[in-house]
Order: sequence, then C-alpha cells, then structure tokens
Amino acid sequence: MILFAKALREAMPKEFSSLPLLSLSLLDYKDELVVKQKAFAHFCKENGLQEPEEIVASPLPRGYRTTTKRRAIFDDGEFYLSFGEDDESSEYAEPLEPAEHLAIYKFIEGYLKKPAFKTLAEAMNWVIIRGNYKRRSVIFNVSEMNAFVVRKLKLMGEHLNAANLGVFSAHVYFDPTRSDYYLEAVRPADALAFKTLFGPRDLTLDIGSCRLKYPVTGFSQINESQIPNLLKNAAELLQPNSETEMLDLYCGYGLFTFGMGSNAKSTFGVEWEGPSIEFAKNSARFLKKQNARFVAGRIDANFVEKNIPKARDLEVILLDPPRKGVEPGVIAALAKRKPERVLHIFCGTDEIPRSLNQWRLAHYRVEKILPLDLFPGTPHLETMVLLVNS
Ligand SMILES: C[S@@+](CC[C@H](N)C(=O)[O-])C[C@H]1O[C@@H](n2cnc3c(N)ncnc32)[C@H](O)[C@@H]1O
Repeated sequence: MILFAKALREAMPKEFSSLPLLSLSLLDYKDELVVKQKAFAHFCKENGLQEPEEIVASPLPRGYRTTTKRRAIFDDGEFYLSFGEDDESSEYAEPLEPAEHLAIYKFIEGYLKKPAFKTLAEAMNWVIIRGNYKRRSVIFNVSEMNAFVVRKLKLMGEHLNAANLGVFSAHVYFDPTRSDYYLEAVRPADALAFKTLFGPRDLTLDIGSCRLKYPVTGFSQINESQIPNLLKNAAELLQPNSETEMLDLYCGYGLFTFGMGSNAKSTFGVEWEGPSIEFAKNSARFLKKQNARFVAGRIDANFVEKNIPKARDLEVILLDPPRKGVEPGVIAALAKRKPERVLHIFCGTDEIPRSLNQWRLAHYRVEKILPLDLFPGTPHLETMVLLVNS
C-alpha cells in the first residue's frame, strides 16, 4: 500500500522536494491539479483500485476557506496570533484564507496587544472565524471565564460589531483544558460552555434557492465555492429518484439531503451532533420537506442494524464519514440492506483502499472513482466512490 502523501511527494516538481506538502499552495493551480491527478492515479494503481476520473477543480483555488483559526500565544510579555504551535507552514496556509479573515485577525490582535486587554489575552486560547463568503462569525475560545474576562470580551465584541469587517456575530467558547482541538474539547457544564456576545447563533449557506442554517459550532464544509460541484456530482452519481429511498449517513445539518436528495421518495439522515440534527429538522419543517426524517445517533454496526428502519422500496445510500472513516462493521451492515447504489465519500484518501475492500467482500463493486479538489493548496482530496451490487 502506498500512502497518498508519498504519491504526492513523488509527483511534486523537484525543487519542491524538501518543502512541506502544503507548499502545493505556491504552485499555479493548473500545475497543482496536474500533480494531484498524477499522484492520485498512481495511488489508485498501487493500491489495486481502478483508474480515477479527472479531478473536479475548485472554482476558487486560493482564498476559499470559510473556517480558519489562530492560536493565541502570549510569550515573554508579547501577544500574537499564530497559525499553530509551529508557525512554519504559515506562508503556505495563508494564501488559502480569504483576505477578510486576515483583516479580522489583525483587528483582534491589535486589541489583545493593548495593556488594558492583557488579562483577556492571557485567557485566550484560539480565535476562530467561520461563516460564508459574505458573513462571518468570530468564536473566542478562552480558558477562563471570570467577570473580568467577560467584561473585556463584551467590549471587544462591541468594537468588532462596529468595525466594518463583515462580522455579524461573535461568541465565546469556554475550554479550560486549552486543548488543541479548537472546538471539540470535552465540554464543561453547558451553561458555561458557550456564550454569545452579539448576533445570531446560527450560520447560513445558500444552495440554489434555499437557505440552510447550521449551528455555529457544528461541522460545515470549508470550501463553499466547491459545494455546488459536490452536490451536482453526488446527484449525478447516486441518482435519487421518485422510486428510491435515500439514506444520508453522517448528514450534519442535511447538506446532501436538501442539496441533492429532493427527488428521492423519502430521505433518512443520521448524525451524532445533536445541534446539527436539530437544524436539519428545522430546515425540513421550514422547507416543507415532509418526506425528510433526521435522527441523532452514533453510527456503528449495531445502530445500522437496530435503528435504521428497513427500506420499503429501492434504497440508495450516501455515506460521508469523517476523515478516519466508518466504524468497524458499518459497511457489512449497510451491504445487508442490499442498496441499489452507494456513494461513499472520502475526505481521507488513505482510507479508500481499506473501505473499498470491505465493500468488495460484501459483493459491491466500484463503478466510478471521482476526486474533487475540495482542499486546494493542501495534500488532501475529497473522493466520491460509486458502488453497485455485483
Ligand atoms: C465529513 S462530515 C460530513 C457532514 C455532512 N455530510 C456535510 O457535508 O455537511 C462528517 C460528519 O459525521 C459526524 N460524525 C462523525 N462520526 C460519527 C458517528 N460515528 N456517527 C454519526 N455521526 C458522526 C460529524 O459530526 C460530521 O458532521
């Protein structure tokens, strides 16, 4: 088995061989796509997979990220916002971020450098920006939430709200563990965990004529410019129609259900993040999609067998798990339902061979491997694999 990083390294121009893989962002996007195509074809061949389709390019190759973050560092009396513990890759990562984010970080850093904000600067863990290309939300992740910190945060919020930076809400997330997982740390008591400084608690994404809302702390795709391609290709491959029921597994706030599942006879979405599922249910009500059901749950083999209702008609399954892949036994349990078609979406390329082997053992064969460049300038690809009963 060859890892995707190794295949990429071999496909990179010689002069890049000693640089980190994030240096892909220094290439012309045309050249980056050539490197990625070559590397992915090599990866598929070496791992016994069929030849992939051409990579679907990203409409925005740089400056596309809708979620970015900075680590707050207070070092030797000096405060600054950095890309992470090692700031080395910042020159490669910065071109991937919208200029508006950089302006917001500069503004916040300017405040936190002031002596009057020192206590807040010391409590600051991460500053996170999320949203869409027009409206952004700032999340301050702090390790302390005492009266002084809250007062300064409120003041900072007022200034941010008044500044013309396209920030429409700001929130505080309390993470006393100062974890590296900037939103995903073990949460303390709920009442303390999250506080809004101003603006709404939800974010929005417009797809076609509908507006989807999702929680400010929930998962969302980071490259908004590629979402139309993601939905169009998923629809073309999976072909949900009036005779099929569609399962949308790892559904988040329902991006695929609402974005490409409306032709299905019915849809059933599962996701473990409670707030995201609540937003999905609200969208179904608001958009009057009576045939869209959503359930909160942790997807494992047992859940698939016991908690997903048996299909009464033909079934198609969309599977969009996190980078580490699905839990053991999930693929076998899904195959037992005998779906017509399965669209397994991978954001971790190295996970593809192992999962496809499991589908093969369950008598599903690969019909198409379609890579999409969801993460330009990084050593990652999103890959859609269409599987059919063999
Ligand atoms: C790659 S995201 C896809 C979300 C959604 N399809 C979208 O495009 O917005 C993976 C999602 O799986 C959820 N998740 C991770 N592990 C899970 C599990 N074992 N059971 C249910 N949901 C899970 C995460 O919270 C996240 O929302």
